[in-house]
Amino acid sequence: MLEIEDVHSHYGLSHVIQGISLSVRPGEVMGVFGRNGVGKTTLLKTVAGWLAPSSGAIRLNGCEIGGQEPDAINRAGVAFVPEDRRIFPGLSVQENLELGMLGLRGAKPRDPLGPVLERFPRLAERARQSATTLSGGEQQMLAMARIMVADPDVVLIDEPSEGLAPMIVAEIFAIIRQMRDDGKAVLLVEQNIHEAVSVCDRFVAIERGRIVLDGDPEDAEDRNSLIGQLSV
Ligand SMILES: Nc1ncnc2c1ncn2[C@@H]1O[C@H](COP(=O)(O)OP(=O)(O)OP(=O)(O)O)[C@@H](O)[C@H]1O
Repeated sequence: MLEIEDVHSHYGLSHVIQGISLSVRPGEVMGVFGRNGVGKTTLLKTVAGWLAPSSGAIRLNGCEIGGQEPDAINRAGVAFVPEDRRIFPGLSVQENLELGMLGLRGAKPRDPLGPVLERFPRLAERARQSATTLSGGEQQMLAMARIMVADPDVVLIDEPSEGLAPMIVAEIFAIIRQMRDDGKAVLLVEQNIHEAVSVCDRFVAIERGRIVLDGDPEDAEDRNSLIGQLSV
């Protein structure tokens, strides 16, 4: 369970996250929506430890993780798939997946990549191929598969559908559903709200660093408020 309580974050003097509180339970996808520049990525970076919160609490299963180094947060069980995917050029698909082992907690399993390669046959077929020769959709898949190697409790995903064709977007959202069904707590930032809302169990809309709507995707009124919020 991830709990974010009254978190504030700054870039220098710029007060970007202005008191956000939300929680994500295991087996739940929480969507974070909002127009460009409202602080969605900054919120994920703050949880992942790429940016220290100026105040507030971030707890994972009751333990405070706010302000820790990214590696420590990753090893505690919080994985981040950033918008630019961070695929390492010059490394093969398999070598990129092996980097996911850095997030392992406890003893290394005998075959850490086995379950992931089984779940992502398209990556298994291309294991020896240089990762930068993959299509955009396959690279997004690789970025998501890589964090699954360490079996995290919480997954933070930033704009996974960006720049991808509709068919591959459907596959990417299917992977997110699978993560949810595996019991992960998923915090998903997306611009593509019409697609993303269908994968979310709950959502929030952010405006200037604050939550302005906390909604249920099944509720037509909440969905309409979200669309209204984003078109203002
Ligand atoms: N490294 C940085 N240094 C200073 N300001 C930054 C930095 N990164 C982002 N910002 C600013 O912080 C604000 C929030 O940016 P953020 O990337 O979190 O927005 P976002 O909601 O994710 O938008 P987008 O959908 O465009 O990515 C913006 O005004 C942005 O210009």
